[in-house]
Amino acid sequence: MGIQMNQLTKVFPNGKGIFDLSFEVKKGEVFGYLGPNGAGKSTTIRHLMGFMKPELGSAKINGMDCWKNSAEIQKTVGYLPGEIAFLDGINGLEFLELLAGMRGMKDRTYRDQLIRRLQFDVTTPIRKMSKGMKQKVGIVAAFMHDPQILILDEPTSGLDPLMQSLFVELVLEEKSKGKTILMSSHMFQEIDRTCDRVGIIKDGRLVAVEDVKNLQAKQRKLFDILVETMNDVETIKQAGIEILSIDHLRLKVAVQGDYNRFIKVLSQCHIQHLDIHTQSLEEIFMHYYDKEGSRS
Ligand SMILES: Nc1ncnc2c1ncn2[C@@H]1O[C@H](COP(=O)(O)OP(=O)(O)OP(=O)(O)O)[C@@H](O)[C@H]1O
Repeated sequence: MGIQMNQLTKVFPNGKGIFDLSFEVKKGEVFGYLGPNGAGKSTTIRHLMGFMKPELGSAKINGMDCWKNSAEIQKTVGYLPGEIAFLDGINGLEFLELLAGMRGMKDRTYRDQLIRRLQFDVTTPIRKMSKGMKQKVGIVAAFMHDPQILILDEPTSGLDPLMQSLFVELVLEEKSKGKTILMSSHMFQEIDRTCDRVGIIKDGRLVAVEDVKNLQAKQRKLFDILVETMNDVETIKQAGIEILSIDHLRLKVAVQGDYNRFIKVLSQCHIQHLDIHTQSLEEIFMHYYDKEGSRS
C-alpha cells in the first residue's frame, strides 16, 4: 500500500520529462520530493494523480494504477496542485462546496476548522484573492475530506512564515494520524521538520533517496576561526582538520564528531574570534544537486 512508482517514464517532444523513476512512499510515511526548477516534480505528481499517461512504467496508489483508476484516485486523494485552476466568478466557499459535493463529503467540521486556523475570509471572490489566499483555499481543499493519502505540490508557496509554520503543524497532525504524504518542496526547513525520507530528482532522474535522520546525523559543524599569526594557520593546516577555506588569518573548517581533537588543536593556537554554525539540511541537499550537476 502507499504510493509506488515503477520505471515511470514520460518524454516530452522537447526531450525533457521524467525517466525510469522507481521509488515508493510507504503507508504512514511523509516523503519529501526535492529538486531544482524544471527537475520533473510536477510531472511526477501529475502521473500520480492520473492526469498523464506514462509512456513506460507505472504509478500506483494503494495498489491501484493511477492512470486506469484516475477517477477514483482524484476523488479520494488529497491533492494540492502547484498552480490551482479555479473556476471564474465563484468565491472560496462555493469552490470548496463544489468539491465537497463531487466527493460526496458529508461532514464539514474539519473543513471549517481548517478555514479558521488558516485565518482567511473564505467568502472572498477567488479572482480577488491574493496568491497566498488562493493557496489557503487549495490547502483546505486538499485536507478537508480527511484523505488517507495526500499529494502536495509546493504546498507553502505564497504563504507567509506564520502560515508556513501552521502548515508544518497540519502535516505533523496528519502524520500522527497515520496518513501517507508526498510533498514537493523548495523549503528545506519544512522538509527537515516533517519528512521521514526525501527523494531528490534532477533532470528527470532520481539521484538520491535518503532517510532524513541519516542526513541530520551527517550534519557537520562549521567553524569560522580568526587566528593571530600565520603559525596558527600552519598548526591548523598540519592537524588534518577539514579546511573549507583560508583567507589570510581567517579559516573556515568543518568538524563532524571528533570535537576533542579539534579543541586540542585550537588550544595550541591564539584565537582572536570563533563562530560556529550547524550545516543546514539545505547545504547537504545542495551537495547532491552539485554532485550530479558536475557529472552531466
Ligand atoms: N506538457 C509539457 N510539455 C513539454 N514540456 C513539459 C511539459 N510539462 C513539463 N515540461 C518540461 O518538463 C520538465 C519538468 O517540468 P516540471 O514542471 O515537472 O518540473 P518541476 O520539478 O515541477 O519544476 P518547478 O520546481 O519549477 O515547479 C521541464 O523542463 C518542463 O519544461
